[in-house]
Amino acid sequence: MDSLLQHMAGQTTSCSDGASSTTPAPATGSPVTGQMVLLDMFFPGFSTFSAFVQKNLNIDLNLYIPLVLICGALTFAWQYFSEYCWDLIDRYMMSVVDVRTDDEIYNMLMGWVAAQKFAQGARRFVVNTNLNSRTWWLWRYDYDDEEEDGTEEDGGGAHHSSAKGAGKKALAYTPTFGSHWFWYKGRLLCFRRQQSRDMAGFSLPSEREEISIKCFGRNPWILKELLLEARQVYMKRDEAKTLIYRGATKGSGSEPTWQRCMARTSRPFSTVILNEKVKKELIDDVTDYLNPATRRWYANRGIPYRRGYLLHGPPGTGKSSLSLALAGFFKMRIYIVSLSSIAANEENLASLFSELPRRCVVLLEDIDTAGLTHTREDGKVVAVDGSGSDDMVPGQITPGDGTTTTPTPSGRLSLSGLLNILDGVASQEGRVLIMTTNHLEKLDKALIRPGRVDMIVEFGRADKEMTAAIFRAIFAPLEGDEVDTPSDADSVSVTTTTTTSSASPKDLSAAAEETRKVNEARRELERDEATLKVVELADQFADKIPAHEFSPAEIQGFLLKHKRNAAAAVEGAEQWVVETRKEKMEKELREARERREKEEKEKEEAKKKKEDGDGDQKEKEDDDKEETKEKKAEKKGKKERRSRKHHKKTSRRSRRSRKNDSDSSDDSSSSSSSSSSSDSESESEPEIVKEKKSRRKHAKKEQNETIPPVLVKEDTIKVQVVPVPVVVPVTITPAPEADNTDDLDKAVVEVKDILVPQISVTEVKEVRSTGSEDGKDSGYGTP
Ligand SMILES: Nc1ncnc2c1ncn2[C@@H]1O[C@H](COP(=O)(O)OP(=O)(O)OP(=O)(O)O)[C@@H](O)[C@H]1O
Repeated sequence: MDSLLQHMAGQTTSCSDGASSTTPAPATGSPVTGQMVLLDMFFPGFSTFSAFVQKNLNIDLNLYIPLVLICGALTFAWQYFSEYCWDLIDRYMMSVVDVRTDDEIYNMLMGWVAAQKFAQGARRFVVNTNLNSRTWWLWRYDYDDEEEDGTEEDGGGAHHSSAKGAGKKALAYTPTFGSHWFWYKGRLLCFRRQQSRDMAGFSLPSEREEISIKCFGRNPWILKELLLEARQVYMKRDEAKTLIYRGATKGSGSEPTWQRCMARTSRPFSTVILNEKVKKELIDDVTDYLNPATRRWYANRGIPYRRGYLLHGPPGTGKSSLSLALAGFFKMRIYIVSLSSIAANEENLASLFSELPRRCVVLLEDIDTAGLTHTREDGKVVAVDGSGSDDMVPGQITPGDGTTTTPTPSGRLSLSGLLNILDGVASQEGRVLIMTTNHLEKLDKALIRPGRVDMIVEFGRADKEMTAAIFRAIFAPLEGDEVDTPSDADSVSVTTTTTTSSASPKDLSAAAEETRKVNEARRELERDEATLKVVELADQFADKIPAHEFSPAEIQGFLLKHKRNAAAAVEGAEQWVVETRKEKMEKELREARERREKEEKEKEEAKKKKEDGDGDQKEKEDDDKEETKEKKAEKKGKKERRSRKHHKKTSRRSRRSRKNDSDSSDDSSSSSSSSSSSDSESESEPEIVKEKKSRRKHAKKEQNETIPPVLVKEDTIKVQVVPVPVVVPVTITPAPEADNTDDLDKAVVEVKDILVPQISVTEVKEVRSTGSEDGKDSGYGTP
């Protein structure tokens, strides 16, 4: 090494002597050491700096080089040693909890952390308007929070609200990547946030993070306590809300999971308008079912602890609303799956059901969806291709034979599959199952048998009472409503006069209290008056709306347009009825037309396919055969005719020779013979025609058998008006350029007074009366 340095020093010296020196010689003329060259290599300019220091401060830095090196080595060793020691402590003397970012606990913990002082005081931090996990199935946008943030106390909650006022999103601050120490219940804990390198290529940067909390000691109880507290705080936020989860798949081909989609303020049960007796029965039934004693009762008797309800009725009659209100009433989460969604196949549904918590409401929407509507009767096994069953309905893909448990080939849900999921081992006991349908009649009896469905609740279109109740629910003044009444102005003047006239603070407060009471009483009186008025208007409104024709949702929709003016709603009711009927009619016609067009298209496509297929070739062969047959028959006919003619001629000749016959009789005989010849023709040809006809008939019959024309009650029938030739009176006048008035080759033809029948009926709808429940007609007739 020394020789190398010496050599390098020598080289440099020689270079410095020469003209092309790369390293300038120190200005002081001190000897350039080997160390100096080496140092210059690692720290360019060191020699210049050292020469400068020596010249101005008279310190030879070369003397300190070993010391600097020793310090550097020590620092490096300490770093290594401390890291090693810290690693040992971390591994053997600390407890750690890792929090997964794709689990709801992430949302809970981050909410808690954001509310802590160490997070709010952090010098380097992350700011969010939504603390929830970036993983999409955990992501939720808190609309409710947006409203509440404006009223939240500043800095107190999880969200540090920097701007007050409704609609402003609060900002939440959380510590940035790194370790952050904080005290919790007298213990020192470390919150660690770091970027994950595992999923670098697959996920968004915002999704790539790892969270952990550490504490000293081998007992992690303090961490568990912290997590429980975080969960409690998180749940408390949702206490007055109904948590809605929806079944969803995380991505293509991955496992389905329950995604929290909303936390709605619980809907009071009273706001769902339904027969009070039915409502009470339902609440009593669920209350009894959720009683712990009932659970034991079921367990002791070996009966599966489950309860099912079926809500059926037309769309917009309150089935979903009742389910949500029920969940809110019993403070249960609601898990919703729509069976009409594409993802609702057997495998996914089974997986979702196995993930259900013990106490919850499961809402299966649209239970009448395709694939579940066939009747599963004993001995009736339906082929998978759908052939040979009268029970198949259009759109049904998965017939199921009542024994299958494997996913159907099409990936859709089969009835047997659903039954297995509802009753199977994976099905959680203790849940309240609610199924909704628009078509009770389409459901299989097996699906709604007792044990699976213990109570059936029917929802109907609004009758008079219901209409009035909806009206009252919308317009009746409620506690907390902002009502602009003249009493507000009055109350201010009362207070003002009282305050100016009173002398002592005691009197002042007493007067203020009195005023408040007076105002309160007045407001209550006004509210009562307003309520009475609303009741009156509700009756008037209900009189104008035909019973059992409109769903509560439709009526509610109309009333919401006039939500600040009840009288206007009553006034516009009749007009609305007419318009809605018209709209409905048009919609129905449009839908029927679309359906028909679709069916025709499908038929045409099927026909084309048939023609293109193998059958086409066969048909061709048949046709060829037929043609040759026809030709043969024709030839045969001609031969026969010829022989007959020949026979006729000879007989005529013989008759003439006998002079027995006149020309007329000859004619008649000829005519008779011609008729007989035509007869023979009609005898020979009909054979083929007959065969053709019968074949065509057969084909038609076959076609009809494969697609039976099934008419359902609400179907539309197409009536075709066949154009008929009409004899029309015309005036024919010669054209002006014509030379001859009789020359009608160039003529003007004028059609006069022709009445063309204008028939434009394309649909005939089955006539149904819209009678009221008591059998009387509502008076509005058929739309
Ligand atoms: N019986 C009812 N009482 C109170 N509100 C009702 C009632 N029926 C319908 N509504 C109102 O109409 C709207 C739609 O109701 P909802 O979704 O519950 O109907 P649905 O029967 O579940 O419809 P669908 O069969 O299409 O799912 C809601 O906003 C709800 O407030």
